[in-house]
Amino acid sequence: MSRVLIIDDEENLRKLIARVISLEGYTVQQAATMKEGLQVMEREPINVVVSDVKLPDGNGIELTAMLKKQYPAVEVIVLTAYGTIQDGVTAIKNGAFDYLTKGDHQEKIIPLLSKASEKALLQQKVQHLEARLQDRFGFGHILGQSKRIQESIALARKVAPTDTTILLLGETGTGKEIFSQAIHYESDRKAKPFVAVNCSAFPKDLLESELFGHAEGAFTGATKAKKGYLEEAQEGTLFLDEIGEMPIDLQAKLLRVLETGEFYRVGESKARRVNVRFIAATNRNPEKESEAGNFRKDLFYRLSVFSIPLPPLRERREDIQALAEYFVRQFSQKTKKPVAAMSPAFLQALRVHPWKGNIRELKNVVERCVILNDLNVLEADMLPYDFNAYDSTGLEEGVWTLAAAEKKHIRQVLAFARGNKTQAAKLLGIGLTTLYQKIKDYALQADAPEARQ
Ligand SMILES: Nc1ncnc2c1ncn2[C@@H]1O[C@H](COP(=O)(O)OP(=O)(O)OP(=O)(O)O)[C@@H](O)[C@H]1O
Repeated sequence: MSRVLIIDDEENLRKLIARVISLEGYTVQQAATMKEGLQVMEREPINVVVSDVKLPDGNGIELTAMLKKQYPAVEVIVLTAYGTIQDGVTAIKNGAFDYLTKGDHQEKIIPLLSKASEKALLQQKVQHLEARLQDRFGFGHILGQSKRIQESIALARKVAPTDTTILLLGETGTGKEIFSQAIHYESDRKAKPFVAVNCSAFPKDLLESELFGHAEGAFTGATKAKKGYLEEAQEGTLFLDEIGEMPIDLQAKLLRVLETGEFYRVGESKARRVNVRFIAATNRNPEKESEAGNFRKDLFYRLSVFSIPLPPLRERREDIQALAEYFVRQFSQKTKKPVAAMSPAFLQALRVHPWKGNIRELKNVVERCVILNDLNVLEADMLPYDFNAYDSTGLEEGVWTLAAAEKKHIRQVLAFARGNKTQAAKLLGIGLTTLYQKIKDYALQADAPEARQ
């Protein structure tokens, strides 16, 4: 049941209305002036306001405009004096749900209030859902404190509320799709559709009809006319992922939509119009692709009016730990396991990994470890083979070489033999002179100060 606020300085009338309304089960608040009314609004979750037009410190018509601006989900009913219909009409223009003339309000107020509160509650629900969508898909859930990602987020936030076409540039798994969603959910188009199309997912001919739609009988199998993704995204946002994979003749048609909003469904000769905001993404270098003739230059220039680079994970290693912690929590919840800690060796291995698949790869690796983990700590040996194949002491160059593995092995054997080189050489199956040579070559003396004769 909704909460109602009555604002009227005529105490008897206000109390009477309050009684009638509360008998119907509504929770009622009262105020004698506009100021008092606004104070109640700040304090209480009101759904419907019933206000007199004439108030000691203002009037209900102006109040309506103020309330609708500040609390768009709240509905307002104004009470007008007999013979002042114009006031009611102006109030409706200002956003009031309806007006009631004093005198005949007794029998009309309850049905009107019931309709207004139904609308207000529905609007409140929509607002709540929109806020949840924004929480789920907005910039808030794009993690990263590094300068690089913060710069990308700042650029995206700035351009989000505009209608500008955006080009997101980044390797696979760097977050191009979640950025495009966040841009949509922080724009005025958030209540309209967000449609994502992966251009590499369709063969050439199919991509055109999927994107632009087709007429009935346009090709074999087109038994019914069909809207394309472009029309599905009407008034919303269309995210074109892997734009670099789009066939060149289709790129020309896309450019036309970008510039004029006009397009043709396959098999139709009548142009149609759409109002769509475009976000494109590619993991290729569009400049190079257009030089090579795989990407139309005019489309490239049109798209790159506002491009946002998304950094690869290996260029923002300082974010790895926080991202990993976030994914551990996420997958622990999903698999109903207690949230595991990450051992220092595990974290170190994550920090030095090349992350060719970027955040998607990190997410998958963490998911796998959380599933495999039976203890409360994630250990380095749970990581896939390529993580443990090299020394994870922070070296990046040359970690894949056989020499790196040999160095690591010798160091471990020396440590096992507590620095006794004769014993270590025996364990390694090599001569003492060879071991000395290798210790020298790999500068192990300095690395392993514990090593002694
Ligand atoms: N900064 C981030 N914070 C949290 N999660 C992220 C972040 N960036 C990416 N992710 C997650 O990583 C995964 C990959 O992101 P996304 O699909 O947006 O990447 P992409 O660049 O579009 O990849 P592709 O080019 O392969 O389509 C998703 O599950 C996404 O939720």
